[in-house]
Amino acid sequence: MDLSLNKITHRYGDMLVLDEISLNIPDGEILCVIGPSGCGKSTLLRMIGGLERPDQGQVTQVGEVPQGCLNPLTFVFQDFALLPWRTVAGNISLVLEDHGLKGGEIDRIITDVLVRTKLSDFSDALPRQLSGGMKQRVAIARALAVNPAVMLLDEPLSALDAQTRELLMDDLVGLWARQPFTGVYVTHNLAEAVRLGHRIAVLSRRPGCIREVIEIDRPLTERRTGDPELEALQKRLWDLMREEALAADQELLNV
Ligand SMILES: Nc1ncnc2c1ncn2[C@@H]1O[C@H](COP(=O)(O)OP(=O)(O)OP(=O)(O)O)[C@@H](O)[C@H]1O
Repeated sequence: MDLSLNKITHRYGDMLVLDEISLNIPDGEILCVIGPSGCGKSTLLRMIGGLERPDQGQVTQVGEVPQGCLNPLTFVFQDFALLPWRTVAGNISLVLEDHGLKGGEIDRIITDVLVRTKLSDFSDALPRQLSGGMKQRVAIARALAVNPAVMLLDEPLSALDAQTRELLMDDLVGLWARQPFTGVYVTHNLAEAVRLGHRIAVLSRRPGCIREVIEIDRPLTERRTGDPELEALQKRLWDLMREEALAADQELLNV
């Protein structure tokens, strides 16, 4: 399913947050969204996911959802959002129960997503027994369980240490390579953007508008951390953002 954003504009009170954001996200592509603090990245994601309505503009879903899709759009958040009293399988099961699925079908889906996220041995573990990286893999497994058309990821790796982030990036690429999904991935981390984005939308300081959309030709599976080409691109992104990022941080300090 493709997503099309047409002139998304939004205010909170008097504050213009998003200003005429237009983007196309083709089926099977990951779009990374970067921009200075407070420029409206998470707000944009919530609009795409239908959690909020823009004052002006539309988000349009074009095309069919995948077979067996229970939820066209699903979120993965930074803080994992797992129920602490439910096991790994129980957390995943919850979203399936919500859709009225029954025992056998639920078990089949849980087994499949646990294999895909390398969590099969942790089915009965409670969240408190898991590392941060594993918790986020559970949250990703839960998102995959509904077989979404689009995954909306809001800084999914930012609570994790550098090594775990590397591993999770590999996992996300592996998941995408096995079964390409459409994704919108909000991040502050430029290394994640150049590793995971087919395209990268660079937003301006608030009110967020599109400064540039950069396409990366190299297939996701052929990207490695430390690759000179990707590092050069990362530098280009930082040069584009640097002044506005510093100004936005200064503004937050002055609040
Ligand atoms: N529900 C809300 N009501 C009022 N203001 C809001 C609301 N949600 C966000 N904002 C404000 O809108 C602006 C954009 O917020 P948003 O979280 O979308 O930015 P962001 O780019 O994701 O920020 P960050 O990079 O710091 O995570 C901020 O000034 C924020 O304080």
